[in-house]
Amino acid sequence: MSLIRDLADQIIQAHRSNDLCIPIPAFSINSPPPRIDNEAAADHYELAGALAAIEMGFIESDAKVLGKAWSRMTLHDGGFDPFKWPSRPEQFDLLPWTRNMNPNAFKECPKRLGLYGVMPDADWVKRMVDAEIPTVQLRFKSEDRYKIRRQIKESVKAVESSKTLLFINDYWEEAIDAEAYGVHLGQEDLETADLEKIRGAGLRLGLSTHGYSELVIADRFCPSYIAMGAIFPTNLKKMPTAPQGLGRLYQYAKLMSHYPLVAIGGIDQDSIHAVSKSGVGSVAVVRAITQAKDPKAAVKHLQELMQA
Ligand SMILES: Cc1ncc(COP(=O)(O)OP(=O)(O)O)c(N)n1
Ligand SMILES: Cc1ncsc1CCOP(=O)(O)O
Ligand SMILES: [Mg+2]
Repeated sequence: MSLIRDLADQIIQAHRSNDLCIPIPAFSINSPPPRIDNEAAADHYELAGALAAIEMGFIESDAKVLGKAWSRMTLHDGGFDPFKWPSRPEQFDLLPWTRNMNPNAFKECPKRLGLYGVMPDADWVKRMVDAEIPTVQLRFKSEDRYKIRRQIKESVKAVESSKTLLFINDYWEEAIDAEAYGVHLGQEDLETADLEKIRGAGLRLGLSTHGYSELVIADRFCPSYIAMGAIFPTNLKKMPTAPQGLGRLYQYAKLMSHYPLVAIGGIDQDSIHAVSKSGVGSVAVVRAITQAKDPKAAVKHLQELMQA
């Protein structure tokens, strides 16, 4: 057996039971199986880390990032230990300076945003303010700019003179005009949104991530918070990666602990306590509130479970 195969097997064996493994996705002709580039790798540990990651069900871009992190961890710690798992920012090339030393950092938001309701319209935002939820997002999807502006305006008005912080999903220009607290963007929005303008206007920025490689990308923008998901299956959105599960969430939360963090996706009253224990300061939910018999009571109950 090759050395790389042997090292990878040791890693997989050591982490089999800690919920980091998920089934390898089925590959089609349009998305061929991941490849490991022998030529570019620094050493055996990088190749073994990447191979193990692929076989543990990480997508190709995450496996590459993990391979490099395995190599750095092994060299730095003076030897290979399959029972360790990379979890230090420098192993992942995260920015070496803190938010207040970074001129490009987005405006700060509380480290613990608490229960975060992601709501489909301004009426739901109003209900959340009435329930005294700490953080709310308007996730109103429409092509109609007039309706979008009206929904945003109503939501901004709803949180006025309350303690609830309001993020607007997608429509960053309208959010700036309405002087919202912040905007939430997906990774694909980073190509088109004018981040300078959002930062210059003093709005906070939340960014979505779906695994290690997107965490590294998000860090480059020094957003106000980083959202990680989907943790569990959700039918509200087609996700680019499989549900990450608690094992991965715990590792992401450890690695990114210097950021305000939000966990999202399929979280309900049965799982919210375990999710909070990961160290994230915020848990975002949709259906756990919108499909509850009594949404106001659900907000209270979910917050109690987070703190329990
Ligand atoms: C708190 C939070 N996390 C993630 C998302 C997903 O945002 P995005 O990737 O932009 O996808 P859409 O919500 O626009 O479908 C979110 N909205 N909120
Ligand atoms: C918008 C979004 N982004 C990632 S998962 C998700 C939906 C979460 O909804 P639910 O909490 O009902 O699973
Ligand atoms: Mg979006």
